[in-house]
Amino acid sequence: MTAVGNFLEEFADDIGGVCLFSPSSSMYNTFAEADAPVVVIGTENEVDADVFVELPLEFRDPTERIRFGVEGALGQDAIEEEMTLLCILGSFSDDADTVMRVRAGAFADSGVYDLFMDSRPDPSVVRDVLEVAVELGKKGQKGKPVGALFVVGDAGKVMNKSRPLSYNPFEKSHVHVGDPIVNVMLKEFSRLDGAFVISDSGKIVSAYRYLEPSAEGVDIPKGLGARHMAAGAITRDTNAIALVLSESDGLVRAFKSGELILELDPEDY
Ligand SMILES: Nc1ncnc2c1ncn2[C@@H]1O[C@H](COP(=O)(O)OP(=O)(O)OP(=O)(O)O)[C@@H](O)[C@H]1O
Ligand SMILES: [Mn+2]
Repeated sequence: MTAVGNFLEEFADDIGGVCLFSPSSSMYNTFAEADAPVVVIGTENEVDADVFVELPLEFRDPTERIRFGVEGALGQDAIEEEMTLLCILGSFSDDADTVMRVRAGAFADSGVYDLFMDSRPDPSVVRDVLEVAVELGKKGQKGKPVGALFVVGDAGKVMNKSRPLSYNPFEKSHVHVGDPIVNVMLKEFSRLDGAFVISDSGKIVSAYRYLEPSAEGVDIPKGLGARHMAAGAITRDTNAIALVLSESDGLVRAFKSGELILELDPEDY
């Protein structure tokens, strides 16, 4: 099978670095002596690798895992943007079964890594809220496009900088994002105005909040309206992050420290 051998040789010809996703120790040892940088990426550093990027969660989608891991590795200066990387991972099981070639620079500065790892709320809470926003964006509400605003983390301060538009259906309840019933509730209540407020640990604190942060110094792209402005501003005024589903263009955006750091189309997610 020289054709296969030749193909693989060419495939790996210009590789500048290797990313091993949750490798076995024998896999890691095989690469440890390589003359290119080797980065181990996973939820835990089980092989005691020198260069390790932590994933906040085990992304099931291999492309998401790679995007996140490579961006984290760039952030640690373990690799460089010009490098072509060989990524080895298990897509169908824990065993390595997938090899991908990616250009590191393709993942620079998307903001996803920072959004999860260096934010106040728990990474799994951010993921769960992002999933709700993406699902709402895909399906809409009874087929119609719907908008929604989720403010996650630093809930006490967020409550102080907002007021109720209606009675709070989550008053005295102890429900968390990620509970299946809660996703249904969030989707249902997103038909009405205002923002959801969610705590660092994922407790739904309130629905229907009208945010009144100071908008001073907030610089969000022109053309976005009041919902996006309020989202950006609350993340400058508090340590919360905000996730917005736009009713008008269908995109999901994340804001942190008053800035837009992530923009994705639910249809591609
Ligand atoms: N300060 C605020 N706090 C909470 N919700 C707000 C605030 N401002 C606007 N909204 C919500 O956003 C909705 C849409 O407002 P607007 O069209 O101005 O925002 P937008 O940024 O253009 O969002 P979209 O892209 O979804 O239209 C309002 O009906 C309201 O529910
Ligand atoms: Mn609008």
